[in-house]
Amino acid sequence: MAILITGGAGYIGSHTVRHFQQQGESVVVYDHLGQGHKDAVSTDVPFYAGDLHDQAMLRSVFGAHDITAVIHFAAHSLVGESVTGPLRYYENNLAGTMKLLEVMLEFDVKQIVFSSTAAVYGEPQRIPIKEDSPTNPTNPYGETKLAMERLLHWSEQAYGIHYVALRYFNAAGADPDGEIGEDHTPESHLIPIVLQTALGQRSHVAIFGDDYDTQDGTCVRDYIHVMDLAHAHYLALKKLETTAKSAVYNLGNGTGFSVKEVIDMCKQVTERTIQVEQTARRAGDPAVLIASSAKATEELGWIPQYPDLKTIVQHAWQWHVHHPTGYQKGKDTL
Ligand SMILES: NC(=O)c1ccc[n+]([C@@H]2O[C@H](COP(=O)([O-])OP(=O)(O)OC[C@H]3O[C@@H](n4cnc5c(N)ncnc54)[C@H](O)[C@@H]3O)[C@@H](O)[C@H]2O)c1
Ligand SMILES: O=c1ccn([C@@H]2O[C@H](COP(=O)(O)OP(=O)(O)O[C@H]3O[C@H](CO)[C@H](O)[C@H](O)[C@H]3O)[C@@H](O)[C@H]2O)c(=O)[nH]1
Repeated sequence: MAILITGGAGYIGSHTVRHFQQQGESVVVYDHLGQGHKDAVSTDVPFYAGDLHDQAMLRSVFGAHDITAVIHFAAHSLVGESVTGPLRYYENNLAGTMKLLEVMLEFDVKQIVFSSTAAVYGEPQRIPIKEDSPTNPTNPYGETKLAMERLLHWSEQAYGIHYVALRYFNAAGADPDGEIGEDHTPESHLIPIVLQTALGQRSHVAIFGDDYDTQDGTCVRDYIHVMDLAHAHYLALKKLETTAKSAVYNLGNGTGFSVKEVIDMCKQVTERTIQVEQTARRAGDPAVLIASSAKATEELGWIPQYPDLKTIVQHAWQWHVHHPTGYQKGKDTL
């Protein structure tokens, strides 16, 4: 018996694989490595370099490992890219999930925990954001994730598939052990970009807009440690196993930090100079996204272990300092 982890070679997926192993669970990783890294997955975990659309390969994996549940991370997740290429996003995120669900049904697997996002809310009407807030995505990426949630809702009615949708806010940090971390190509996330600048790999950090209605004019986000996200997946799966009850949960710390505050924290942690440049707003960025995760705390017993931004940045910095080229030795492009 094993749990299938799609996208398990990616950033959040690889941390979750590690966490599940530490909890004594058997896991199998399925990832086409379009973005992830095989070296992010321990060699004692069965690994398949397959695409969600390849149902023959999915079937062989389900058949070989007696899969009992799926944790589904595999998706494209860059907001800007989704605006210019919506078809690619619907094809991978929504159609890819349909292919996966079909194979799950063939093998009578009826439990799935999957990565949703704060992007399903769009521009929030109230802060902190609760799960019953209106969902009005402002980009195709968020739309595909909302469509995946709806697909699962209807799949529960029709086929009895039970699901937990975890709406992460901004994943950040790295495993405190320092062995795995964040390595996207190209990198678009704020904290790794700031730390790469501290390392001298970039000349400066571009601050996307300083005219938002926030305390210092820059966007405010709720940064959540990747290991706390990993543990939430574990708790969500345990809850599904015991209650067979579908649910949606926000995952954040409930505290917002502006882009400038994040950069200041990175300066404090790294003790390096970090040049910044003020640029125009990035399309589709809401001013403030802060989660209420009270529901996850009450129903899953989820309490973040690393809630403070300093620890999150310290763990990310430890990864970047010791792996300046990420997983790829000799990588020279960022
Ligand atoms: N990083 C964040 O802050 C954040 C926030 C909210 C939600 N999410 C969601 O969490 C999930 C993981 O995010 P991440 O930052 O770890 O991303 P990531 O890109 O590092 O990981 C995704 C993994 O899925 C794989 N993949 C993508 N499409 C695939 C396919 N068709 N078949 C097989 N493998 C495929 C990629 O190779 C990659 O390893 C994504 O679904 C993302 O939308 C991320
Ligand atoms: O070089 C940069 C990069 C980012 N930012 C700003 O920093 C903040 C955080 O940006 P990220 O790109 O790190 O994260 P996002 O908030 O855009 O997106 C993240 O959280 C979203 C949910 O809120 C989605 O799920 C998405 O997949 C995930 O990457 C934003 O205000 C962004 O404009 C900059 O100013 N400069």
